[in-house]
Amino acid sequence: MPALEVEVDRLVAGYGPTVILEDVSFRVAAGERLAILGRNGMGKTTLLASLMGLTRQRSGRIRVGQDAMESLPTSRRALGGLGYVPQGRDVFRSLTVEENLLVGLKGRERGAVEEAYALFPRLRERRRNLGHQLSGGEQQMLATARAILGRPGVLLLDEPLEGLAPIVCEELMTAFGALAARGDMTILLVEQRVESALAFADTILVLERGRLAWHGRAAAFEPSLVERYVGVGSLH
Ligand SMILES: Nc1ncnc2c1ncn2[C@@H]1O[C@H](COP(=O)(O)OP(=O)(O)OP(=O)(O)O)[C@@H](O)[C@H]1O
Repeated sequence: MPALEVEVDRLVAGYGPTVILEDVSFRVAAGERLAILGRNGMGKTTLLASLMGLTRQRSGRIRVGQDAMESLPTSRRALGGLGYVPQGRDVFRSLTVEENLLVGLKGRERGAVEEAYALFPRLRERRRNLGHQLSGGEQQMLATARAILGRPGVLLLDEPLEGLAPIVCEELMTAFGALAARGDMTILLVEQRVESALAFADTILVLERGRLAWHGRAAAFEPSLVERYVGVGSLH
């Protein structure tokens, strides 16, 4: 699948009776790298979950490529090109690395797992290990690799660096950069590590209390904006 454009128009969504996202609108071009920033609890995870159909949507539209997604169930959104790596690295703990990857193939031939090993050579070394035997960084690699084997046109990454050592973060960001450089995926990255997010992204979107507070080129996201929207000291 080629990289797909994403358009969100006046999205209102939340959980049960609670509205979290209010009137959020933005567009991400096909192949663009967007980082979604904001302090804790501002709605970043809720936004990615809403794109996947995992929240209660009240109103608004979500278009991915040519397809209107807002009334489709999660499984259809995945088939329509959305790949999701949720916060907390959802790997199958009692399956091996290779078995986890096979689950991600969605009907592609078995040899396609080589794509995952090319991107994350560490996973090849660990192919016979069980999910629960992996480090946090390796679990993140596995969760990401499993998602990309389904060849999504849009990849949603929710705080992939959370809790990882700096050297592992660097390794992951390098792999995400290589993925983006292939040009066959639009990437939406939620990340608290602002420096990594800014180095990766073409554009930045900031959420504040469920509303879009800033959206523009990463190069224009000055330190004063980082302080204002993400917190003093986030760049260190
Ligand atoms: N399942 C849920 N049911 C009810 N409220 C929820 C649920 N998940 C999150 N919330 C609330 O929605 C708001 C936004 O949370 P969300 O996780 O989207 O923020 P976030 O910006 O991703 O923050 P973080 O960086 O802490 O993950 C918070 O007030 C949170 O308490």
